[in-house]
Amino acid sequence: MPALVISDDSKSLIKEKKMKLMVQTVDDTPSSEKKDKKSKKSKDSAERLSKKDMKKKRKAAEADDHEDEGTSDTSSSELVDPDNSKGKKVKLSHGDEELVKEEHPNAVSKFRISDGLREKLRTNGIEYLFPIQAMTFDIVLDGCDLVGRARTGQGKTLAFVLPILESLIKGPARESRKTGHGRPPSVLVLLPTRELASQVFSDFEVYGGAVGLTSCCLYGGAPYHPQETKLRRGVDIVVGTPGRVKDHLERGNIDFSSLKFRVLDEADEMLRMGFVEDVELILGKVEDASKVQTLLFSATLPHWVKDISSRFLKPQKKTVDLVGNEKMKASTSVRHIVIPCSTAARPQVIPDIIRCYSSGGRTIIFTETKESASQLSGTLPGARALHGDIQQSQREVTLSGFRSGKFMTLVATNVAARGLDINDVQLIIQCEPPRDVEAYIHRSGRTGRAGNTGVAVMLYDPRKSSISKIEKESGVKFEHVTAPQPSDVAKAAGLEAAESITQISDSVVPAFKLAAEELLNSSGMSAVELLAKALAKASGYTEIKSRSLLNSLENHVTLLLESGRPFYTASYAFGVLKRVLPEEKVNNVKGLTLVADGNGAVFDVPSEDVDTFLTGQENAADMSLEVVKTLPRLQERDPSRGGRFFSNGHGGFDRGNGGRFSGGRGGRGSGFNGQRNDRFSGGGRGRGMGRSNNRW
Ligand SMILES: Nc1ncnc2c1ncn2[C@@H]1O[C@H](COP(=O)(O)OP(=O)(O)OP(=O)(O)O)[C@@H](O)[C@H]1O
Repeated sequence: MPALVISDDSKSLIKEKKMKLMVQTVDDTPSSEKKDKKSKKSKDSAERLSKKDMKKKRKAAEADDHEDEGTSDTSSSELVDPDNSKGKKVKLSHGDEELVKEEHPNAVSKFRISDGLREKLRTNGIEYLFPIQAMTFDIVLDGCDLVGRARTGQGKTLAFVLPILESLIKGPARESRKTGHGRPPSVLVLLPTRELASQVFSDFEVYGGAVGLTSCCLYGGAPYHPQETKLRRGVDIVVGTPGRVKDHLERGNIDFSSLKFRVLDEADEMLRMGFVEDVELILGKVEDASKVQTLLFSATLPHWVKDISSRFLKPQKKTVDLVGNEKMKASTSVRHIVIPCSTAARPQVIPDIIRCYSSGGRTIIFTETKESASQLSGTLPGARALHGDIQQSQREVTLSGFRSGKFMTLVATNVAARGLDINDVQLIIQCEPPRDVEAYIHRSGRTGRAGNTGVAVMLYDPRKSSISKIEKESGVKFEHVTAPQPSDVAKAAGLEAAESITQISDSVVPAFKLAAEELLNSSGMSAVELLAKALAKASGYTEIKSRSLLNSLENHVTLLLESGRPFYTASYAFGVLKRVLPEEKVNNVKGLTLVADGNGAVFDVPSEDVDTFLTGQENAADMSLEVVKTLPRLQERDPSRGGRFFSNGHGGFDRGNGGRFSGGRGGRGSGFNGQRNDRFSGGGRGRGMGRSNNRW
């Protein structure tokens, strides 16, 4: 398979305008060295291929690239259409047309992938490479260091697994790699969390195992002995978290002197978590760094990571960046929604959000702290918690139960934010805006993977948190909706119950008919009304509460206060209310927030107080109060201005009647995903994780 050549001369970005795809060669080589290098160039295997080949490859990726146009769903479904099966019509000699299936431009058969590996890919339903894999395969196989970036769920794992394995079995690393009992590893892959290490390890087990290579997984919280035994017997690939890998190094259990590959997956997170020193120490254990290939992957590469990468990667490293300068950094196959909701209302609102937006699939809820993850999972039926304070063995049981569908809602801290690839996660709920945009991108990226669609809902308290920063930095255009109204949820439940009733066998009718007739005759209600009650009962409803638009509080109503002149502060609005209403009623007001144009304020009051407020306005000529049907644009807290408020710039809220009419299930019934269900989990390391670890 011809390699994709990216000339070192093309120091600047090679832009594919149409693809909006960025392939970048970062060449830090000093210019004096460059001249020498130029003469060597023809010998370099990476450079051996013609420009035509390169063009062809990039066209292939273009055909696949679902980043095109930023948000297009059609293109994302093209990405995963397993056989791109439209095919091509050809004219037969007798004039008829026949549909001839064209091979996918990135079909596995077009790459230098050995039979054993190809067969394994086929059995796992992988027939062609995704763009990040196609764009980087030859670069890695031909021996270059690489920085790879693609949005979440785009297949970055196989982008390094496949060329590394190929290099070890047939490529450049084959000759010099150590074999036999007690061999030192040829590959080291470092990841920030135990769960992720386990996941990547199982990819190496599956694909490496198919070509006779062995792997082991090293992470904290698990006993040392089995890990030591495996290392002593000899392995080809070591996957692990930096802390435990370092511990094994210090105990003299691993010898990294013969490494051929070092991979930093989710590199930015690993470095952010305070692993820089561990990572540096580990990477420094190779005998001759010039003989080792280093690969760095993530969906987010803040600038400071790029700086750090130049310490670990060779100056001639290549960069394949499928996000580049595009505005949208988060997944384009995910619906990004924000809902105003107070902390107190979360336990009531979240089940309704799940009902409306999860399409019956799995949901992951992210909280900021371990404590709130435990608390919330306790209040949600059938939910389990996953965070750093839970024992490793239990974390593994929990994640495996979630993967296999034993329970459908996982409440997690950021320990589950990165890299986890779990089949059929349809909905992500973030209980509040995360501290940084990277967390938003990775958390929301647990859905909408491999071209499937998904929904990411972020709850926020307009008085306390700002979503504008995340919106600006991620490039996401949030849909602003209010929490689903219990009446809407009940209607949806009623339709489901009605459908299930039609499926009940006629044979049960005689047994219940007498009771039904008696009820109809004695109740004084119509058959429809009685049936409605029966449907309510069948779907678990005995009453339907109202929910305020502002804070999503049950049995509260949102009111809009105006006084004909601007409100500069919330206390001014309180002052206006206190002039005409009893103080104890004003004290019950919840979440008072100024509206964006500054001409009013919205707040919630208990349903039983609404009349008092509406009649109270009659005591003052210059004020008006009304129940709002649609939440107006709000001023948002601006943390950078010491808590002052500013307009959040979106155009009001839609009624959150849920995702029954949108989102939908994934477009691709991934054969491979299905196989990953029973993977076990690993976890974040107990020490050295910096500030963030205390929280998650
Ligand atoms: N070529 C392919 N064909 C079909 N499915 C694939 C292909 N490559 C990867 N996948 C599947 O796509 C899913 C996402 O892959 P992966 O977990 O590697 O994404 P990622 O880019 O690393 O995401 P994240 O940034 O969230 O870590 C996995 O279920 C994987 O099996």
